[in-house]
Amino acid sequence: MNLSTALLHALKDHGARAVFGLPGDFVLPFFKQLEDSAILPLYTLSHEPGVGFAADASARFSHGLGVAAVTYGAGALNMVNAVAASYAEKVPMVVISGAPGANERRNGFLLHHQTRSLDSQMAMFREITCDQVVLDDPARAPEQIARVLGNCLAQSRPVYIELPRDMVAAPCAPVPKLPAPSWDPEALQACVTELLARLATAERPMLLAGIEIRRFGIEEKVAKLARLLHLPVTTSIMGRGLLANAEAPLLGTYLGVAGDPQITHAVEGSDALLMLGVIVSDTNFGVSEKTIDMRKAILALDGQVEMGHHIYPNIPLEALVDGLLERGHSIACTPPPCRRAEYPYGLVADSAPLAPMDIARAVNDLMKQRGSFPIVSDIGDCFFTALDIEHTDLLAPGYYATMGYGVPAGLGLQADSGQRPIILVGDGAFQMTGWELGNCQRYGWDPIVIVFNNCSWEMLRTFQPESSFNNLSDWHFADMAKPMGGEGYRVSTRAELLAALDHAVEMRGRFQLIEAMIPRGVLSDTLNRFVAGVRRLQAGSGA
Ligand SMILES: Cc1ncc(Cc2c([C@H](C)O)sc(CCOP(=O)(O)OP(=O)(O)O)c2C)c(N)n1
Ligand SMILES: [Mg+2]
Repeated sequence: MNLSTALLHALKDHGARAVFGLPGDFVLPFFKQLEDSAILPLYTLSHEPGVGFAADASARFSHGLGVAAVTYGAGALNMVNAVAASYAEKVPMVVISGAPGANERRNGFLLHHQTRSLDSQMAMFREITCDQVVLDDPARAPEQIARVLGNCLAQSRPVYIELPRDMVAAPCAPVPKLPAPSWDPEALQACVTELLARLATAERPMLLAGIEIRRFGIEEKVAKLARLLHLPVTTSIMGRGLLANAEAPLLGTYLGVAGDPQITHAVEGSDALLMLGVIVSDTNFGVSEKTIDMRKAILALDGQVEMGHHIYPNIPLEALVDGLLERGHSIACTPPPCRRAEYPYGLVADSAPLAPMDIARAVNDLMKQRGSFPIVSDIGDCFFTALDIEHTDLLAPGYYATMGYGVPAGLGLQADSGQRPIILVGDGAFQMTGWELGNCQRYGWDPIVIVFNNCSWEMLRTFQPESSFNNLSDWHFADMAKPMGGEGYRVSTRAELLAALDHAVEMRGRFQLIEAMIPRGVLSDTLNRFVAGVRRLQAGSGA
């Protein structure tokens, strides 16, 4: 066994199912080991941001490890934004960067791809990863790799592995798998006692589910806990799609002023809001009608539990949920009167021009007829439209909110899981990474892509309507599908959209690109409510 194969076996043992990458001379020897060993499948894409987004999506969807392998300098630094997004949204991604060998570091030349110093890249990745290592000593590599991969999973954050090219074939022992971090059972019991007491004395307890319950693979346990405690459940915006396949008393997604008023009032009026794995961010809470009283809330996030003025450190989320399941039967909370959110159905096949809500209706109708598809959304009005799609798996950078995510993430999902996604993406975001669709033909991927083409950076126009730089030209994306190995449809009416979707679903083996022409200024209902709510809150606060 050598250092590369020891690393690849360890990645597989820790839950990786594929490597996404783009090679360069500093990492070519490692790519050769990857290809020759076939321990993990390798998928290459055309630009490193796409490599990072694909690795991120594979980790999110299968709640395993995502792996991105790139060259030093130009490659790795090209991927910084994608890794930063994974860090912000708690995605366990492993970045493997090739690097100069020991002799090159000593020869006195400035090396190609080098920026300020040969250690600058490590310094930059230290800011967006939870652990880092340079594998320059095969004797220490097994315990270093075990530590870094263990931290990646335990903290559900990206890690950085720098692999000098003269080390890839060095003999190396296998990598051990470290035990999961331990915790103090007494502290856990004290935390569970106080938490259950708060729920038992509350009149309006509520459970808000966040993304950590997907990252740590405990959706079923959380659904069981909600049933056991008779707690109504909502998800945060980032947690949209959680519990989609679990049996839970799910009311819908909490969207503050932009969402269902019943859900908003139930969450904001709760006197014991149990937030499991919820990132307290502006996108999750920035549009709250009423500020949530965090002294009455219970927040379990990042391996600790806060309630009132108490903090219980080192309480892993799964340990907390297990503890509550063990003792939770004593609570019989009576859920507030709340109905499940409704979703739009029944698109009429007429010649009316298209609006984003028509796309939500069409996809909901499709899923009613043919079963659910995983939805991958970029950032733009397509993301707000995704919130009106029936509760299904949804991958989107709802908090970090980077554009360019949709298409490569959809490819990463299909590569990792084999499932065919529906990808929602605006024209602006498609201009960034939509071209990765050209890689589908090599791997047989066949996502259904719906481009919301309003020839505009429309979200920005809602905040600053007077700026003409938000006007984009019409790129005719559908015409480019065939030369790239796919099928393109340009649709402007509801009837055309339905016909294109019906045809696209039948076509397998090639990507299907539906270019939905949407008049400028026509927004989804949710984005309209979001913008109106933000304006109302700003007017109220005098911002
Ligand atoms: C990588 C990147 N660059 C810039 C932005 C800022 C930004 C938005 C957010 C506010 O940060 S929304 C938006 C316009 C999106 O245009 P398009 O994809 O066509 O979607 P739509 O027309 O539905 O808006 C931009 C440029 C971003 N989120 N991510
Ligand atoms: Mg647009």
